[in-house]
Amino acid sequence: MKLRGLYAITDSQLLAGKFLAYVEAALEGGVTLLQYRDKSSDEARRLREAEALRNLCERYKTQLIINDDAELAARLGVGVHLGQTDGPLAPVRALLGHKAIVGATCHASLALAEQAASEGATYVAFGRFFNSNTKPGAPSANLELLEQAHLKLHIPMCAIGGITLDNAAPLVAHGVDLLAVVHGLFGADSTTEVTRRARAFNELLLIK
Ligand SMILES: Cc1ncc(COP(=O)(O)OP(=O)(O)O)c(N)n1
Ligand SMILES: Cc1nc(C(=O)O)sc1CCOP(=O)(O)O
Ligand SMILES: [Mg+2]
Repeated sequence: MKLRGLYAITDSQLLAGKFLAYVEAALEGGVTLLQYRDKSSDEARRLREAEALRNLCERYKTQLIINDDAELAARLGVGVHLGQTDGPLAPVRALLGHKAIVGATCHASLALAEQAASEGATYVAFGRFFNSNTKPGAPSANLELLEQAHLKLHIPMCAIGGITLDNAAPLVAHGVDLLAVVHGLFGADSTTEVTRRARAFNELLLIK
């Protein structure tokens, strides 16, 4: 089955004190992929939180993806997301096996996306499409790129960077399968609002 839907990404600062409650609220509204993104070097906390997320994801039949850390992903038996400076993709594909989800950041480059696909990426991520609170300095991408990529690629396309319910529709209209969101989902002021937003993103993607 083709990967399509809301791709929720955690943020340790934004979710401080409400981490599992907000993640569960998102899962309740429907999440296709959940990425654990923690840029700290606190290995023990990372393992603890990732295990807690894996348990939650099992309950909601959501796929867990670990950002950056293929060894942690292998230890937990889940997927991984790699950026351009996170090491080569092919050995990670070999480590995790052919069924694992391995995503690749491709910024605004179709060439990087074609290379990632040839090395075994499950999906490619383009961005950032809008101003991002989480990663303001990320290189920017545009809708024209999506049009070209949609014609050339045979794996799901993910869009990231400043995505909200108000600006996501053109991305979907240009062939995006996965909407990757931090603030536009978890920047809500209640769990009820997180669930509502998750449901609304799924409606945009025509997913029930
Ligand atoms: C779905 C998705 N797309 C892009 C990124 C960014 O990855 P990267 O460039 O490695 O930057 P960091 O997230 O590691 O700071 C992502 N994490 N997820
Ligand atoms: C982690 C990340 N990577 C990006 C890229 O363009 O590669 S943008 C980004 C942050 C996404 O968070 P928000 O939805 O809050 O903008
Ligand atoms: Mg990375």
